[in-house]
Amino acid sequence: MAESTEARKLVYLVTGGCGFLGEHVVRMLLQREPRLLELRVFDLHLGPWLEELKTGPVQVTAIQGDVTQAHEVTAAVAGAHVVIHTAGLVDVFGRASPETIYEVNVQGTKNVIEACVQTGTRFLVYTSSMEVVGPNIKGHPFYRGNEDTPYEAVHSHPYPCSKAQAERLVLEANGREVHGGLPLVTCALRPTGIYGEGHQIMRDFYHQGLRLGGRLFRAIPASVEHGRVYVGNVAWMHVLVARELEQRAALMGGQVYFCYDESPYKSYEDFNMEFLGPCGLRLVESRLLVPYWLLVLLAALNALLQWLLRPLFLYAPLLNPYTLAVANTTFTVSTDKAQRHFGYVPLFSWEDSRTRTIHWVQTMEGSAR
Ligand SMILES: NC(=O)c1ccc[n+]([C@@H]2O[C@H](COP(=O)([O-])OP(=O)(O)OC[C@H]3O[C@@H](n4cnc5c(N)ncnc54)[C@H](O)[C@@H]3O)[C@@H](O)[C@H]2O)c1
Ligand SMILES: C[C@@H](CO)CCC[C@@H](C)[C@H]1CC[C@H]2[C@@H]3[C@H](O)C=C4C[C@@H](O)CC[C@]4(C)[C@H]3CC[C@]12C
Repeated sequence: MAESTEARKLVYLVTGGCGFLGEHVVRMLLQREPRLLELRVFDLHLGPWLEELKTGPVQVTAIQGDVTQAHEVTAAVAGAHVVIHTAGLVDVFGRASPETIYEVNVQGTKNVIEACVQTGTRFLVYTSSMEVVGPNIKGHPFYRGNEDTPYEAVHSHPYPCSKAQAERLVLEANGREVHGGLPLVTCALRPTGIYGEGHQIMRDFYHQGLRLGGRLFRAIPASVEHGRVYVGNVAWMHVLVARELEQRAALMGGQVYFCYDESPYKSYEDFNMEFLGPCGLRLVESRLLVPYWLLVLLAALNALLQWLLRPLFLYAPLLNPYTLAVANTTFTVSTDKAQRHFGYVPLFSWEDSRTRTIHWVQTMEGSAR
């Protein structure tokens, strides 16, 4: 006991620590990083669940703050050994303006980098996204590619553009001298579509299915593969990267890693049915009812309605030209770079990930069970 207290000396900061991924990172750090002395959780909106974490051996400091405010970020970063920057505005539905998305994702990341440089924090882990690579606006498939697979990464939507810009800033900052004279070590993790306990879009699909009498209608051909990764494994990768970055700075600094695990390669909808099926929903084959051209038309109509209704209220359905294109373009990864560079092996098997997610859906408010 005395030994483990003595070993506790590190201060970590998790930005966006109350988000879907951020909460899992926070909990994983508390469970799996024995050297942790203090964990700072920085978010625009603090979750009430943080209170229950404050009774353990690690000092959990909740900081309500905004990454777009440089002084708030600097104050939170000062004295931290490692920053895990997961905060971001995840919006592909047109809820926020492009300016706001840039402000949070790009300027917010700049603020985090500058805070590290000014205060002498040496290790920065950035939560990037598969979207910095693709699918691109040309709809080219990325079939089980890795970090070195050539791909034309061209985007027009503000979300992937902002994530790509922020990732570039983080990688370029690797090696910059921080206060005290030592070099900053950075790297970026690129999750594919994350799923698991707390996933808002899974929640939306589930409730939509309940409203439609327990049915969801297939819109995407089963042959289109969409990469998915369990949130617990993404969190575990963050913890491992943060832990190994100091020892393996020369190898890992400035690198990008796709997040992967044993989740099967399936279409977005078939994958969701792995969890929603056991919770009582079924996927109706509707190719004859809704041909693809009609979906394209509906998506365009949704975009038009969003624009027309904006002065009155926010109309932001799941289906729009961008989400349809992402869901309808194969994008899957197959790589072992994280294992080679920092010994990553998924913590949760596919069976565990599936069981945990099903259990979460079943206990959701308004669930069929
Ligand atoms: N969900 C996915 O499938 C997915 C996939 C790849 C990458 N990512 C990335 O992972 C990260 C986390 O995503 P998530 O799905 O958990 O989203 P989320 O919206 O659940 O979490 C983001 C968190 O950031 C916080 N935040 C937003 N703006 C902020 C600001 N100005 N200042 C401080 N905090 C702010 C939010 O309050 C929220 O708690 C993001 O950077 C996202 O781009 C997500
Ligand atoms: C056409 C609809 C019929 O059912 C299905 C629409 C599904 C879309 C809403 C989602 C399909 C793919 C998702 C994205 C993907 O998983 C990866 C992402 C990267 C991440 O950084 C942010 C979230 C997202 C863009 C994710 C958003 C929702 C989808 C577009």
